[in-house]
Amino acid sequence: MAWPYVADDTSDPLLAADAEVWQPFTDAVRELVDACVQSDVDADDVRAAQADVEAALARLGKARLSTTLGQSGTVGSRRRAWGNPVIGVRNPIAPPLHVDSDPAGRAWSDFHLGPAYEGPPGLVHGGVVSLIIDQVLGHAVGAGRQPAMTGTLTIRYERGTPLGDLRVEAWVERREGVKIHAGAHVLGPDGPTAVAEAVFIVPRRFRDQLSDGIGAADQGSTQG
Ligand SMILES: CCCCCCCC/C=C\CCCCCCCC(=O)SCCNC(=O)CCNC(=O)[C@H](O)C(C)(C)COP(=O)(O)OP(=O)(O)OC[C@H]1O[C@@H](n2cnc3c(N)ncnc32)[C@H](O)[C@@H]1OP(=O)(O)O
Repeated sequence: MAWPYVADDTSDPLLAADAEVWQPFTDAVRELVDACVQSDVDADDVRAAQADVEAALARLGKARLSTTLGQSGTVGSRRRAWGNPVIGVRNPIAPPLHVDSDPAGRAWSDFHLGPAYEGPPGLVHGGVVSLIIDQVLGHAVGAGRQPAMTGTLTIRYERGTPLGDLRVEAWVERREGVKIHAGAHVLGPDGPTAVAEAVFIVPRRFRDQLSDGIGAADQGSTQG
């Protein structure tokens, strides 16, 4: 089927050069977020840092994209995921995760969550756990190159997920027509902390284009 995004004709070297500029900047902003929740300096330093940040904002605000990275056809599909809140090269709220996947419909990532993601004391916010599970499930489903969206996501929080080093794994369990059933879990130092079941749906608008059935290797991926 035809994938609905405009092909990105930016050359690989140009794309890499752009990523080389934005990635270190984004990493610095992520450290700024961490400092925002963890720094213990006095009020004068906070006010001085605020002025520094406002100066940076004035500089960055000189030009602005006219659409989001995800929507932009001119920016192109290869930069589409740069704004993603879990994996985005240009999104400092992304931990970020590097997600691996295989065509059999498995996806996994080892990642780290610091204090900016805290919910209960010392533990990851449940919504953040859900965010990460949803994303990595998307990669597992997308590894089969299917245009599918999360229809239902059920999470059982077995125990608190400690801040720190974690792993997430997701897998496609079975396909029933337009429905793709998948599972996932987050692993902490003492085993699974959250276990998920999900149903992904090939949206109606893509079904007419599915001439060769669900799961064929030449279909588009939901992944950025
Ligand atoms: C293909 C598009 C790709 C988009 C572009 C992606 C770019 C990606 C970029 C970067 C990487 C992203 C990485 C992934 C991120 C994680 C994934 C997300 O977070 S996705 C966002 C959250 N999800 C939504 O916003 C869905 C909102 N809901 C809908 O759009 C619709 O309700 C939808 C598509 C889920 C279903 O709508 P219908 O009209 O296509 O479905 P009907 O024809 O009524 O039903 C078909 C079958 O599915 C079942 N069904 C329908 N809705 C269901 C649901 N919500 N849960 C379970 N089953 C459902 C029905 O019972 C029916 O089953 P029976 O054939 O009768 O057996």
